[in-house]
Amino acid sequence: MAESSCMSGSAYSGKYGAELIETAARITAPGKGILAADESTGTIGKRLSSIGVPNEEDNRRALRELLFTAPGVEDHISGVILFEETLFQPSAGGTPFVDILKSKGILPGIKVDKGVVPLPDTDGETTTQGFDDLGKRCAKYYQQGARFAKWRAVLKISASAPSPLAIHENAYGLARYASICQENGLVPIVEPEILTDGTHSIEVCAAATERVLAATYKALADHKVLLEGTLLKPNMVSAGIDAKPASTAEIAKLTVRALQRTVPAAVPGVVFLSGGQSEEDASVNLDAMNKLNTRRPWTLTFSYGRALQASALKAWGGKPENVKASQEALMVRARANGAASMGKYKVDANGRSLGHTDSLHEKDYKY
Ligand SMILES: O=P(O)(O)OC[C@H]1O[C@](O)(COP(=O)(O)O)[C@@H](O)[C@@H]1O
Repeated sequence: MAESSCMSGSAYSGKYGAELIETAARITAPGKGILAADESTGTIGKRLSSIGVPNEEDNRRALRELLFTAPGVEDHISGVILFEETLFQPSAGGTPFVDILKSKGILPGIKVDKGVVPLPDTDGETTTQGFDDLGKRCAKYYQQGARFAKWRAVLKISASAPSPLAIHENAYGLARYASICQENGLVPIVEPEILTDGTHSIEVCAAATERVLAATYKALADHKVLLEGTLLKPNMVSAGIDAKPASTAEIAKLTVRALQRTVPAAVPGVVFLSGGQSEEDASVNLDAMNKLNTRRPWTLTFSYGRALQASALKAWGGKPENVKASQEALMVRARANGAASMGKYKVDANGRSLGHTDSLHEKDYKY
């Protein structure tokens, strides 16, 4: 593969450089973003139990199938993050999900972390596990059709957190993961999520986000990760869930400012997590960032789980006769986020457009 000019000077020595850059560009195509459907078996169990559906393989398959086959989903979704079960699973009709996605021009991605474990002697801080056999697993996932990966590091804000230890440990974990992915042809989504739990102000979240991102990019540089072949999946900067909420304008301004201060222009895209915001807030806040009159060298788009799926899940309720209504609910959010990723979401004078304003926050959201 021809070496791209973006790669000269980079220490990345793997064989996938040009492909990684192309994959990242496809994911961040204008007006598109990522559907995060990679809930681990425990997390999807919580989602299914909220609609009274047992956490069984056929039900997980039915939910994922309705999402991936929603008519027109490919107009706004460029990539779907899958849990390992789904990457190797066929639809009810026997077609592998990977083939269904590929036939729509959607790139399959894979969650490769194995959840978090506590860091002893911290205020409940964690590190992410999953390094054993990671290279072998990435090679197998690539073989199966995955072209990007996700690893979620979880940080929190308290009087002593995020601690220097948690910041360091999670930054170097993300960087090591990113390096292993790139050796195996997968674009790493680097996800250092700072939870919204707490009573802190938006300024405190901004400062913590800047510290975490600065450490993350130092670690990625130390690991010689090809930044042009990565994506960042951060939290938006906001006040703690138990504090006075910040305005959309503040969230947009402080989030973009945190990125400007820490994320190199070589990174092609920032794909935000929704982090328990309502579906509508996740769209409105993304839209506001893209409407700011400021320097923005990266694409700002979405990689939402709850904020794309919540109303679709409710509309489905586990009943085959509701599949169409559920797919329509998904498309409402997919269209909204596609528009927001270009700063073209139409909101009213109150900054609102559609319903879907229920908070999706879960306390201390880990696994
Ligand atoms: O806890 P799990 O099962 O790993 O899931 C974490 C979820 O968080 C995400 O990283 C972000 O999801 P949200 O947009 O709902 O915050 C998803 O990709 C993933 O499904």
